[in-house]
Amino acid sequence: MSTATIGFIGGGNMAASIIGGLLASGVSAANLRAGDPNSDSLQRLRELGDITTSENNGDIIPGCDVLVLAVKPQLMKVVCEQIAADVQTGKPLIISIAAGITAASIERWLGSGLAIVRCMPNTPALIRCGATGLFANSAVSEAEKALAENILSATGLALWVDTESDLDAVTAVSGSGPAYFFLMIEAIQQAGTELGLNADTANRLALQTAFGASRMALDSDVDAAELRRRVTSPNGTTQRAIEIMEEGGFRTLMSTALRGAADRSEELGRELEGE
Ligand SMILES: NC(=O)C1=CN([C@@H]2O[C@H](COP(=O)(O)OP(=O)(O)OC[C@H]3O[C@@H](n4cnc5c(N)ncnc54)[C@H](OP(=O)(O)O)[C@@H]3O)[C@@H](O)[C@H]2O)C=CC1
Ligand SMILES: O=C(O)[C@@H]1CCC=N1
Repeated sequence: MSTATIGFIGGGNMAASIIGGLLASGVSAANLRAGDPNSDSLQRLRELGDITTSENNGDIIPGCDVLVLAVKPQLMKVVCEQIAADVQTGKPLIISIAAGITAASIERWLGSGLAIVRCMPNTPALIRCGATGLFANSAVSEAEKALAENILSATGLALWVDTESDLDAVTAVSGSGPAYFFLMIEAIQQAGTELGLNADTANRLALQTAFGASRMALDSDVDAAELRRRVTSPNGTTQRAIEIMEEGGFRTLMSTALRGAADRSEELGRELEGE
């Protein structure tokens, strides 16, 4: 369990998910801080645990071993430039969770010589079921890599990727991924009610089925395709549904959608690097 002092710049949805996961993993609230001008966001974080918060980022940076940059990509430049002097004084390990923003851009805005880990977590971090891809710039030592991995793995799966551009694909698969599964759950719930189930029953069946399928796939020694085949009786109900999904272009749609997410990640980096 990490005993490093970890500060968050930006205390919104994703910071709350990571902080919640860290607290649930046993990290002490005394080691967690957050800066955010939005007092409602800070209040929400304090409801997770007795962490130190400030509406002024500069208050929380001195003494931090790790600084997690958790503001929207569009704000990264201005926020980095605001905190650059404090960061250069303390030289904490920087962990950015911002979609698309490259380590080179962060280094340009914060000043050179900093150890920067870029990562792409997801919101199930809150319940320690997150999935994170990580990439380290060349200034990151082995000890700092271990520290970053230790922090993110407290919130779920944490995997290093080979190249920085792989983070665009990670963003498409797992960063945005919870939203695809939530959409699928919404669609199954709606279809269930259209078939005559009451909304509560449709909800509970859809949620438990999503949970059961995911848990079974995680625990299984065969792949998802084989698990799907085991549900699909010849000429039965599943076969009819799956054929309709395949004929409707489900796989192509998913492939195009994830390509869109990855392209947007890369585009965000390019759009904002020159700002
Ligand atoms: N949400 C997700 O599922 C994921 C998000 N990310 C990344 O995480 C980052 C944050 O996203 P998310 O948590 O969804 O966004 P949120 O808008 O929920 O959180 C950002 C927070 O930063 C605050 N903020 C605004 N200006 C400053 C400032 N100058 N200093 C400090 N804080 C400031 C915002 O306040 P206010 O609301 O008043 O603007 C808000 O509370 C993004 O870069 C995103 O790409 C990565 C993985 C998954
Ligand atoms: O939608 C977004 O841009 C962020 C990054 C991944 C999930 N949410």
